[in-house]
Amino acid sequence: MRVLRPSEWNEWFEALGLAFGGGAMPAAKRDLYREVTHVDRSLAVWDGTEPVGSASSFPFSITVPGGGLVRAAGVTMVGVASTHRRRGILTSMMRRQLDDVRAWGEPVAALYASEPGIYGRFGYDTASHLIRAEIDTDRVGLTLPEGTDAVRIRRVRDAGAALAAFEEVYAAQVPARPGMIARLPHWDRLGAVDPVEDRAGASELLSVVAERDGRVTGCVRYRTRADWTDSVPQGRVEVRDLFAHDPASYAALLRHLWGIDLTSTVQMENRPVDDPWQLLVSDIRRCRVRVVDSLHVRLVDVGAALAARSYATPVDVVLEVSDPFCPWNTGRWRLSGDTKGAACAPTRDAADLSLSVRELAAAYLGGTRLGTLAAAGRVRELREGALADADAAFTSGAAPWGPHMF
Ligand SMILES: CC(=O)SCCNC(=O)CCNC(=O)[C@H](O)C(C)(C)COP(=O)(O)OP(=O)(O)OC[C@H]1O[C@@H](n2cnc3c(N)ncnc32)[C@H](O)[C@@H]1OP(=O)(O)O
Repeated sequence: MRVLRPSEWNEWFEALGLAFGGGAMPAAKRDLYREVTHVDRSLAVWDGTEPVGSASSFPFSITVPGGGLVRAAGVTMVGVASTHRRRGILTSMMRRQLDDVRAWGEPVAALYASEPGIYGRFGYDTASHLIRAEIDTDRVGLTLPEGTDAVRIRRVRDAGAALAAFEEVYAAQVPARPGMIARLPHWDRLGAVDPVEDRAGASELLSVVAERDGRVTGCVRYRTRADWTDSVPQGRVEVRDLFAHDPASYAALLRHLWGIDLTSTVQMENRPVDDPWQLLVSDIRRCRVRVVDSLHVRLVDVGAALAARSYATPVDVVLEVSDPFCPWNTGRWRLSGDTKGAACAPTRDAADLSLSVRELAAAYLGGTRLGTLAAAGRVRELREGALADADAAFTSGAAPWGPHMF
């Protein structure tokens, strides 16, 4: 195992594609992946001249509760050749990667898992969830808030103008929810890349903005997919991204999606669990909402990670943390914080709560409550009242969400 060399990227990426069981990636997308790859943060495992293992990470910054950013390694491109599995190659890459991330001073690692069962053994846990929905728009109505009619809806045809409008809205949303990722160069284009091979018969990706008083106040990117089974028009609107600055702009975009002729379904693939449309619909059951794990987080440096976020209520607790895979985190940590910020340092004081680094990861962005983890037997209260205090402090106003896939 060693750090990848730029000249090896092609065969490394091809082996990764095979590990994922996929066919060739469209050239436009592949070129962008090459541009965003940090070769110096990429690991390659070789058997002779054959690449058999890969792992990489992006130097992201992720929003934490309170609206600040924490430096986080966005772990990605993990694969082991089918001929070389279950021999410890992934384990050796995770060992090296977490040691590197620690040396780079990034307190957190985060990833989207192909399968949620893989990464717990390395100290990751689910830190945010997403919802998917298949909304029967023939039957499900919307109640629109005041001001919706004042919002203008406009399709932006020019790709450059659409991207600029979208990115302006996106950037303003980054502090709004834990789990959001500040854009790195090229990632804007990766979100909008739209090769014909990926459409599977659907339309191109359409960009529509909401505007009020000449200012862009929201945007949505979606495709439409026609369906004329039995001559009945029952097409589908496939929503990729939807952001808005205010309720009226948000509702105006929803009304647009609901009202597209010859369609009867709006499909949402990745929305926050507290997405407000759920409170505007006439029949939530016909929206077929499903909850799925989303961002998995690992606290690489417990002290720095916990100090990087703020806390909803004042908290002063000693955490007894176990971390077999990254033993430098094992021990007692005093966490003191409130809405303005926090400090977290090793201590010899008696512990108030006992938990592993995985429970801290699950609670880190406010997506899972410490009280729920305690009810599952995963957090132990050692001082009466400490659990209630920490449970309240770790919550987040808005649910964490990861619309920026990587
Ligand atoms: C962030 C991302 O990129 S997610 C993408 C992950 N990649 C993929 O899903 C591509 C397809 N799969 C693969 O390439 C490989 O099977 C990998 C990367 C998941 C695992 O690689 P391996 O080298 O076989 O893993 P390794 O031998 O180190 O296994 C370590 C442990 O994880 C377990 N494990 C491995 N894969 C899985 C899995 N998919 N689900 C559950 N457990 C798993 C092993 O059984 C082993 O357990 P043990 O320690 O109790 O014996």
